[in-house]
Amino acid sequence: MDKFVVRGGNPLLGTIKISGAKNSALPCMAAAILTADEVILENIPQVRDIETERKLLESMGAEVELGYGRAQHRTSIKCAILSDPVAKYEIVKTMRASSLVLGPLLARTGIARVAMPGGCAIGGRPIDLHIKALEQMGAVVTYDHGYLEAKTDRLKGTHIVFDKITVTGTEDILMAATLAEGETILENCAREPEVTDLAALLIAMGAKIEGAGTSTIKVQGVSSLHGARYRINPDRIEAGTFLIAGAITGGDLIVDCCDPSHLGSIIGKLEQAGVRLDVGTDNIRVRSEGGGTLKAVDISTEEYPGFPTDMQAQYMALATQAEGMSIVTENIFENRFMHVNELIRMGANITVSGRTATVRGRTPLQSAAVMCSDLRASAALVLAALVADGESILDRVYHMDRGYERMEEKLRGVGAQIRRMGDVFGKK
Ligand SMILES: CC(=O)N[C@H]1[C@@H](OP(=O)(O)OP(=O)(O)OC[C@H]2O[C@@H](n3ccc(=O)[nH]c3=O)[C@H](O)[C@@H]2O)O[C@H](CO)[C@@H](O)[C@@H]1O
Ligand SMILES: C=C(OP(=O)(O)O)C(=O)O
Repeated sequence: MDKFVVRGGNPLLGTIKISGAKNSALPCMAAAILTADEVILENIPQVRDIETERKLLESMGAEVELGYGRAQHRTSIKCAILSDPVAKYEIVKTMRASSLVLGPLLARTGIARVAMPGGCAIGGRPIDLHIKALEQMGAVVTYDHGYLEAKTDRLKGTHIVFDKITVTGTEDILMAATLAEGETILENCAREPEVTDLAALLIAMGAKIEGAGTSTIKVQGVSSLHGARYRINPDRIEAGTFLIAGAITGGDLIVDCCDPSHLGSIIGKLEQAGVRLDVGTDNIRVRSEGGGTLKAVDISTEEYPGFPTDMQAQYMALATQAEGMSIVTENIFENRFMHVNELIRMGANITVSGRTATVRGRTPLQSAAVMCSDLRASAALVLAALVADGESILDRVYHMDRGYERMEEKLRGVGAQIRRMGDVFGKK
């Protein structure tokens, strides 16, 4: 199992480029199920979840080509024949976003068999709201040995109000509605930029959608969709993670090829914390003197445009280096504090009560052997290790590889001492 070896103490200096958003790329790849034509996606990040999604689509009969060389971030998907419309448990258990194939499979083939996702390290990951919406659209859903099977002659447009805001739920039903008969009105939708990204691809494929990015989306169903070429937006969570890397190390870093308009809540909190940010059109320069100059700021995770749960762990690493008490409240997932005990092992002063963590800073961090428990917890541990005294060893970095493209190479490029154990090119 790969490990990261990180020696703390270097300020990050230079320019770091942001990859395409994993959480846009995954639903966009699933959207290719909706047509027999070729869908070409550009700016696809090279991360493990994309490879998993490729396997998932191929297991159903799709032809998927991941580019290489100069075209390494381009993917072509052709779902001319979907011989086996099943999302198998072996794949779903490694990637919850696999449930995104449910809506498109059902809309295109009239049948979908998808393993129930179960929970994961950050909490329960139910898909009851996806199922309820599909039933409202006329699907018949049954359960069989850990799988749900949905069938329909053709989905029917209807009026759906999500009981709770769900990102992949909104995306799944949006895709289903594109091929439904008549109009579907979706209310209480997620407004995340990834939903807007998906809608833009669907529109390029011939879908009739209004209101993506707002809480009400209207879809006029069409009888078929066609192929398209589409460029995925930059990853706002990767960008936010590197902004914190610049801030925590007392660096001077340009986070390039990002979309600052998607980063409002993160920019706001970092500025309150005393970090200097120069916001350009597609880049942000982050400057800080590091620990000692950072101020404690409370954060509370919310749906977009609020502070993202996917940045909570990384922000907590920063809070350990801020003067004063920061209250971190996690409102989206019930168990997303797995990084806390590892940060405490590195010297952080953090107490957790229910959904709230209290971070008392500033504490010097010590290097340690630590364990990554999920994707963003891993990122938080890298950030902590970048300012710890000595060499930290991060185990189970396969969690990181799910969603960060060449994290260690990008950080090394701006002066961090980080290598993957066993990576001969990275050894110093
Ligand atoms: C691939 C992808 O895009 N993943 C993102 C997506 O996950 P994901 O789409 O799975 O998260 P949701 O927005 O669906 O979950 C939000 C909340 O709703 C609950 N819920 C969700 C669906 C449902 O049917 N029933 C239900 O109760 C969840 O348990 C959670 O408490 O949004 C999350 C919240 O921004 C992010 O952390 C993930 O990175
Ligand atoms: C939680 C995440 O992803 P997923 O929903 O795929 O688990 C994430 O990207 O932080």
